[in-house]
Amino acid sequence: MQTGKLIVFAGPSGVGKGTLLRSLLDKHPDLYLSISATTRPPRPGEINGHHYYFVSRDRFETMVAEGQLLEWAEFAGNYYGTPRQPVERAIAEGKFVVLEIELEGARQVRKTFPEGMQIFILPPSEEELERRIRARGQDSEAAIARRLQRAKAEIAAADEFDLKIINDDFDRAIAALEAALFAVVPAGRVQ
Ligand SMILES: Nc1nc2c(ncn2[C@@H]2O[C@H](COP(=O)(O)OP(=O)(O)O)[C@@H](O)[C@H]2O)c(=O)[nH]1
Ligand SMILES: Nc1ncnc2c1ncn2[C@@H]1O[C@H](COP(=O)(O)OP(=O)(O)O)[C@@H](O)[C@H]1O
Repeated sequence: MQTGKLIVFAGPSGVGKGTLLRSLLDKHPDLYLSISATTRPPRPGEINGHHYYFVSRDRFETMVAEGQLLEWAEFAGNYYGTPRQPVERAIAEGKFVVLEIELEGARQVRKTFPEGMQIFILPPSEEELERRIRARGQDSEAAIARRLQRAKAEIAAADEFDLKIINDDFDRAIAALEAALFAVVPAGRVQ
């Protein structure tokens, strides 16, 4: 049986993880992006079951109690977690599975999937990170403050990761990601 790979994609809120991933998935539709469950309310334009599974705190706590999550963490006042079954199935099918998660979740996955690849996306500077979060224009002042505070702690842990990529020039960051992902197995063998 072919075995796929698990790739963890982390980095502070607003660094551009989602934008980089969307671009990578457009170019490489064979990558499988895990859809997380969260108690955060949807942002305008976010679709349940596509961007996240938006669930109540009660539902999330049941998922935790029943062992349905591969990892989970609290971030800026909300729970986030990775549904276990779809990830395990996709890996068993030989796919490259990408988890876009925060630091605590990445640490949990490092224990359960030590063979996974862990990538950390860095901003060119803290000022630019704040500019990007504000430019996105989707978070309240309080949510922005919580994200910036958390960003400092996350950036301080960047050395724990297998690979650090600075998302300054977007195309260069994409090229660095492609080199990291597809150097492992030639693109033709990814399903
Ligand atoms: N541990 C964990 N973190 C997650 C999961 N899904 C998303 N996150 C992280 O939660 C943080 C907040 O995500 P979100 O509210 O979408 O805000 P954004 O990153 O600023 O767009 C980000 O660092 C995400 O990478 C998950 O399933 N598990
Ligand atoms: N290389 C880049 N240069 C300038 N702006 C960027 C770059 N990458 C992403 N952005 C912008 O930064 C903002 C935050 O990106 P997003 O993907 O939502 O971050 P994250 O998913 O890490 O929270 C978006 O407005 C996005 O267009």
